[in-house]
Amino acid sequence: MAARRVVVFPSSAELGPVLAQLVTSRAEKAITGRGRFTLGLSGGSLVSMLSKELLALPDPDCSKWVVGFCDERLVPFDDPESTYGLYKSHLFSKVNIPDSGILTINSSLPVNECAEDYTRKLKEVFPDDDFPVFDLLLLGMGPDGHTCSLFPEHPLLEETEKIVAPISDSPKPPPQRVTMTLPVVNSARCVAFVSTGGSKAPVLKEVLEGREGPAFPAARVVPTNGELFWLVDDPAAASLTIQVERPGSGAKL
Ligand SMILES: O=C(O)[C@H](O)[C@@H](O)[C@H](O)[C@H](O)COP(=O)(O)O
Repeated sequence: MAARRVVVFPSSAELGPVLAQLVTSRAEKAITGRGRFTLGLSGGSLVSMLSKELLALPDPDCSKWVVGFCDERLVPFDDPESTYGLYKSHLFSKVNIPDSGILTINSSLPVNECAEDYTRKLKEVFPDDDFPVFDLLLLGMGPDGHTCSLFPEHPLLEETEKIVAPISDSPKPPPQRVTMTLPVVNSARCVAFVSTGGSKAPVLKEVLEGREGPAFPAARVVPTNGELFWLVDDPAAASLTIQVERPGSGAKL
């Protein structure tokens, strides 16, 4: 495991451009080395931040990107809760990611079949890997410590074989979702959490500094061979006592 880097910015306005720099630098490295860039996306506030920052780049070229979802809500794509639907309107419709490079769930399937179908799609894209090795996964964390659709004390946290798992009792609505499992998340070359706002301060401290009781799902994200970044703002970092990085503007990760 590479060292975990906790990088703190005054606000999301300063964090955003550095997130875009991280994405483009890992994309460039992946495309140079392997001819494509595999990226896993999450929902929540990341959708608008990432879309805004990527579209602010002078000439984003996403023609060699393959994009999947770290988790997805089982709702039709035109439902406002659909993570794919949000990315489509905010980002995919405005950049040149080929349609064949966007790995969507089939939202018309029942949840178990949907997870199997999405597993097949990932296996096609990563035929040589037991667990898909994404170049970069972008994750969020809920105030309960969940990440992807991996919720505290849920049996899915112990999954060791599946690539994608169905969940039909998500404590956060909508209840039916599919999610990457921890073995996939921890196989990535680089994982970056983006977490902002004061509501995250108590849980961020317990995730990064430890707690009594079972580790939160977000704390179980420890890539085996990959990099791990926590990109946070001052309000989210308010309770931390560990050493953090505070880069100036224009920082490169
Ligand atoms: O599927 C979901 O319900 C959301 O995508 C969720 O998992 C989100 O990623 C976190 O709650 C962090 O969200 P924020 O970054 O908006 O706080």
